Amino acid sequence: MSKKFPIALTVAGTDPTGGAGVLTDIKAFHSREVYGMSAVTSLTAQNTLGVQDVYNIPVDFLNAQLTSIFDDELPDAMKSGMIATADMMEVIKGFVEKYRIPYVIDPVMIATSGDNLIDDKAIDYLRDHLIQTALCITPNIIEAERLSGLSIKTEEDINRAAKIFINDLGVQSVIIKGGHLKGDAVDYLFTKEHVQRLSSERIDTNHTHGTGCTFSAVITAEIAKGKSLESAFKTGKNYITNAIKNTPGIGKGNGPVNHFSYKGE
Ligand SMILES: Nc1ncnc2c1ncn2[C@@H]1O[C@H](COP(=O)(O)OP(=O)(O)O)[C@@H](O)[C@H]1O
Ligand SMILES: Cc1ncc(COP(=O)(O)OP(=O)(O)O)c(N)n1
Repeated sequence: MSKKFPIALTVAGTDPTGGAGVLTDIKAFHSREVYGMSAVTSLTAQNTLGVQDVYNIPVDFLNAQLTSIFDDELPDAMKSGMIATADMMEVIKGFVEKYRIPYVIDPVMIATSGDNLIDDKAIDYLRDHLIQTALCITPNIIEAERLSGLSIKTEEDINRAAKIFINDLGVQSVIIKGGHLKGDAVDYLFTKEHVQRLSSERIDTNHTHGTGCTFSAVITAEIAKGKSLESAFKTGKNYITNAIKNTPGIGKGNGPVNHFSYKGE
């Protein structure tokens, strides 16, 4: 039987309260009418107040999960989020290269609460070996600073960081997210050929847990449908703006976003 929906895969950690990681990715895929699959890298004990504990899945078992998926059905696109170690990244890189699957990397490093989610060796591997395999990477300001080695405060700094990503690190395209800067929430897509700038009003809320995961999951879902990166970026931006605006108001801290109400493009 031929499949009736596009398929997107997320390779990421879990958040038992459903705000970040695999669970929010699957909600976003579903909301975009894309069939979701997942391979789990780490189990975290976290909530809207912070990360209480992390258990990394043994690398052989990550390999086993990905083998189960790829032996059975080829996803149309995949994304990754939290990948705690360089060993896990090496396994993921092997699958991306073998199956030549469109791949979006959300280079997750630190949770909103300030807790580290991946180790220093993993950050080096990400910068030197993994980001080159992706169609697009989606760093926030802190991640872009860490990977590019620049301090980023202004639009000019963002342009300089993008040049490092594309010219020096060999990345195909990068979306630098401005959620952590002041003023409007402005995100920038850079490819070798052009820059696309999308801006929205900053929403005054602390309910932004899992925004980066959700944004990159929507982009991955749109890529799985065969949409262009530029179009996927627009949908991701519209979706996350609506999702933050209509927060479900869950938890005592930095709450998650809303997956119910966005039906646009
Ligand atoms: N307060 C906010 N108001 C509007 N958009 C926001 C806000 N915070 C984040 N965003 C948007 O959410 C997405 C994720 O951005 P960001 O918070 O920078 O990433 P991360 O969750 O990885 O730290 C981006 O599109 C960003 O512009
Ligand atoms: C398991 C897991 N993955 C990723 C994150 C970080 O999520 P992100 O959307 O990048 O940002 P915040 O939730 O920190 O705003 C996480 N906390 N847990």
